[in-house]
Amino acid sequence: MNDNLNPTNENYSNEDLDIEKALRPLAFEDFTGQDQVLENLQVFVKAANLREEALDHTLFHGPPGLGKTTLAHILANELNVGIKVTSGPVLDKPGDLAGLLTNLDDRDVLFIDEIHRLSPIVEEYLYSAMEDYKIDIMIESGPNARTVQINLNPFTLVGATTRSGLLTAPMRARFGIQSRLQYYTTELLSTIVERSAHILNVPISMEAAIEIAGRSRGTPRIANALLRRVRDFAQIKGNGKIDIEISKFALKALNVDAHGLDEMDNRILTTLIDKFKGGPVGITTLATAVSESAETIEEVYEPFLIQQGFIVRTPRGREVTEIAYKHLGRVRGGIQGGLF
Ligand SMILES: Nc1ncnc2c1ncn2[C@@H]1O[C@H](COP(=O)(O)OP(=O)(O)OP(=O)(O)O)[C@@H](O)[C@H]1O
Ligand SMILES: [Mg+2]
Repeated sequence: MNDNLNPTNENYSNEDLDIEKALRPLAFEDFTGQDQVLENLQVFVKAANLREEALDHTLFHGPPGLGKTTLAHILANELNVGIKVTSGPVLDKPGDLAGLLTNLDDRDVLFIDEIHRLSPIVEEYLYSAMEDYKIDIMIESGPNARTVQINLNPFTLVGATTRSGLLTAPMRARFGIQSRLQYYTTELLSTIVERSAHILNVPISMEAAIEIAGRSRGTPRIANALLRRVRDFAQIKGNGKIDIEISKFALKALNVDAHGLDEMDNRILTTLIDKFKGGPVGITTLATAVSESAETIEEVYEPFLIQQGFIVRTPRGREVTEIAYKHLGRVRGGIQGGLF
C-alpha cells in the first residue's frame, strides 16, 4: 500500500504535517472515542484544576496514530498550562533534560514522546524530578565543581510510547495515570473523517465517510491521510464533492487494502499461511520470518490483526483464522476445494 498512509512512516510531506496539525483536536470535546480513557482524564484534570495542583504524571501507550500526542496537547490545554515537547532519542544528556525541567512553569506539561528510548542515565535523572520535583545540577568546574540540589516547579510529565513493553519497571511505576489507547471502530472513525472533512471544507457523504473509515486500520491518522488523498481525486477527477463513487475509485487507485491492512500486516498473514501452514507458530519464529522485532509485532501489528479476527493467540503461538484466508483469497491446505 501507499507508504504515506502507513502510520509508522515518518516521511510525511510538509503539507501533510501542516494539515495533520490543523486536524488535531485541541480540547476533550473535540476528541472522538477512547471513552473510558477520556472520562477518567476529565475527572483527574478537573480535580487537579480545583486543587490548583499539577496533574499526576501520565503515560499513554498504544499503537501509532491513535492520539497519544494529541491527548498530551489536550491535557495542557485543559489544565490551562504550557507544554514543552521533546522525545526520548533527542534527550541524550542529563544537561538537556535539566534545561527543560528548570524552564517549566508551575503545573506545566513536559511531553516526552518515545519515552521508552530514553538513555538510562537520563531516565535515572528523571526519577527524582518526577518524584520530588528536585534535581541535582553541577555548578562550576575543576576543583570547585560541586552539585547542588534545586527545586523545580511542580509539573506533569506526559510520556507516550508505542512500545510499553520496553519501558523499565521503575519508570512505569512513576506514572500515576496510565492509559492504553485502543483501535477505533469504523463508526468512530467515520465521525472523525466527517469532522476533518468539515475542517478541510470539503463536502462528504455519510457513505463515503464510512467507506474511508472502514479502510483505515482503526487509526485516525490513516483515516485523515486517506481523506486527503480522496479529496485530491474528488477535486481533480470529480466534482469536488466526496461521494461513495469517487471514494471507491480513489481507494482503488491508491491500492488501499479492503480492511486497511498495511504491508507488514499482510506480510505477517501470508508468512503464517505460506511458511507455517497457518500456524500455530511462536512469536519469535514469526518475527524472524518477517524480519521485524517480536516486540513490534506484539505491540504494533498483532493487536489490530487480533481485533479484526485475522489471527488468534493460542498457548502454542499465533494462528491465522478463516477470515485471513478469505481476505487473502487463499484456501486452507492450499488446494481449491481440497476437501472433495
Ligand atoms: N480521537 C481523535 N479524534 C480526532 N482526531 C484524532 C483522534 N486521535 C487522533 N486523531 C488525529 O490523528 C492524528 C494522529 O494522532 P497522534 O499524532 O496524536 O497519534 P500518536 O498516537 O501520537 O501517534 P505516534 O505513536 O505515531 O506518535 C492527529 O493529527 C489527529 O488529527
Ligand atoms: Mg505521537
